[in-house]
Amino acid sequence: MANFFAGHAGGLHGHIINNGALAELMRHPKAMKKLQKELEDVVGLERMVEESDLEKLDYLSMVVKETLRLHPVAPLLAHAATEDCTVNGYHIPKKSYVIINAWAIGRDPSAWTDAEEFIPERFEGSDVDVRGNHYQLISFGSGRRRCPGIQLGLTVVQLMLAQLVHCFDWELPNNMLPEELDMSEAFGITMARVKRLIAIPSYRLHK
Ligand code: HEM
Repeated sequence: MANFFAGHAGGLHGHIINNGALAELMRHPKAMKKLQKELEDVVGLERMVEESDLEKLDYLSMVVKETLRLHPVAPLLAHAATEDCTVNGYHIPKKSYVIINAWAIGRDPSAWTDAEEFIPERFEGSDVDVRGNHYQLISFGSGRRRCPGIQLGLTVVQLMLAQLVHCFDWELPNNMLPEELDMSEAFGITMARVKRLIAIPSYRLHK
């Protein structure tokens, strides 16, 4: 638990952006270009993206959702049953510890087409959000113990990712090909990349 809250305090946004979104975008150059194009259309290249731009950046929001689906910050959610209940025919006595595998739910092939693939477009025209209303995507948990920092968390992640992708082009080192990027993660209370992402930025704004 200490890890979980330490992650919340500091490293969480960095984890989602560096380990998840930026790495996925570098592995999927078409998605990277599409996001840069959206940012160019909405913001231009003469200024940096600001928080007030976020509501117009639909593809950015899809990229963040898809990242949270594949790379949840908290893969396992730990809860306790406050009363006897039955889930899918299983009797769960009061006071049982219940561990919910959000990582597996995000990759469940019965809930997601091409579940292992990074496809932000899957959220186009879909009402599935990350706020705990849709049980196939519980990046912030659900119910009364869901994350109270959802709005702040989403805003920070979207703004930081938008600025990184808008201000810079990103390259892999040593002529590494996108498909060679190792996305292995170490499973735990929080998820971390097995191999650190090394990415080389070059500035692309006019100012
Ligand atoms: C994108 C960023 C974030 C993600 C993905 C995230 C995710 C989560 C998850 C999965 C839980 C567990 C929910 C459950 O057990 O059902 C949680 C709990 C919590 N989060 Fe976050 N969080 C984020 C940002 C934040 C921020 C910015 C704050 C505070 C400013 C925050 C404060 C908390 C607190 C206090 C809890 C415990 C809630 C409780 O047990 O009742 N989180 N978060």
